[in-house]
Amino acid sequence: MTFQMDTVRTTDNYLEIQWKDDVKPSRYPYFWLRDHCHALHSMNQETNQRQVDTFSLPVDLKAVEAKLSEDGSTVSIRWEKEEQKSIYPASFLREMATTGLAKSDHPSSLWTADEIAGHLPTVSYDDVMAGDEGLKSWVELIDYYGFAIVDNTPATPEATEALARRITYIRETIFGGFWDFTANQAFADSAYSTVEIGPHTDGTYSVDSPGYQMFHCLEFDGTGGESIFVDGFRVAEEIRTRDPKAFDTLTSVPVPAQYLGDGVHLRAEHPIIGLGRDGTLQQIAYNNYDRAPFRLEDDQQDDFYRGLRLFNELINDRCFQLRFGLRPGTVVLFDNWRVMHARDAYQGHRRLCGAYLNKEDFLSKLRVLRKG
Ligand SMILES: C[N+](C)(C)CCCC[C@H](N)C(=O)O
Ligand SMILES: O=C(O)CCC(=O)C(=O)O
Repeated sequence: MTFQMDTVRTTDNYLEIQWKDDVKPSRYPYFWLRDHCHALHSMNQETNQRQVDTFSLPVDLKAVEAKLSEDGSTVSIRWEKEEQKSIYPASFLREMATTGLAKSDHPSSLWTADEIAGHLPTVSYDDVMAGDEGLKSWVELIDYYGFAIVDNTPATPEATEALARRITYIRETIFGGFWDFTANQAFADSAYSTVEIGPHTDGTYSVDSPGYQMFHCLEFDGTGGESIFVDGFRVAEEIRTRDPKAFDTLTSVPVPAQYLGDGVHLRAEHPIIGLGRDGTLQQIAYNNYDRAPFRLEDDQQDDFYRGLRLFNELINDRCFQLRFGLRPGTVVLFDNWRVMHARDAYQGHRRLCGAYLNKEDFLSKLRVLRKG
């Protein structure tokens, strides 16, 4: 969408722009403007990096003239005490018309098992691999629902890894990069066994928990082992509504987690329900197995266990548990900052491969694909 500027004018302290579609004018302080100049002398056009020296600019600098280009696409500014003019694209000025950091632009559909079971967000392997249109469909579904399935994926680690790399590079962790595992006790973690694992997110012991996780079951010859996925944001909103006190506890207590074994001692703290700067849900970080010992004052300790019990009760309530068996050919990629995963105990042989992706890299790809 292009926004047309109607008039521009300089006042004592700011540039004022009247947009054709807006009733009130936008105002830009002069120092901020000069600091964000898009002209060659102030911004590196290849790297999009600032190259004006912010700290040598006169604090009280003033504009003496503002001019709109013929086609209305840019504004040029002439400054007091400076030869060079500054240039600003209309799109940039429109984007910066309001103060405050951009609201998280993540419309999403929170779900209970019944609400999602009948229509799991699904794309085909061939579409994702064929081009950006299929890839964009996949990442948009994950951003909206917190997970998406890729069906008809060749049941090989190679095809699975290629799928992950369609989005971005793979996140290395103590488990390696792309992993392919069975119940072989390869690491000091229950994933490498056949036991039941309750709903959790991975990497609570990591300062930057893996943003996304991919699973592809390559071989299964046994019983049990059904997978479970829970929309942690839906559970969080349930708690926010049902029990504000518990919500306050779960969003404010930094819970330490640790990975002790395999020659490492990883440790990090996260509130179980993490909020962004604008109070929106940002990250669920929950793994009761990896929660490290910590003490709170007695009354706070009681509140914490009370909140934890409510959280645990809801994530284990079948109404929030989407259950299905991972089978060869069906890949699931889910948001590990939102969707918890779990596994029933199983008997027999089960081979799973997959990978972690960083939150920032997935969102970067989403932005790039949206720009087209
Ligand atoms: C790497 N692979 C996904 C196979 C296993 C990772 C184990 C993750 C651990 N249970 C946690 O909650 O962080
Ligand atoms: O085996 C599974 O289905 C998942 C194991 C698990 O929870 C994990 O790898 O984090």
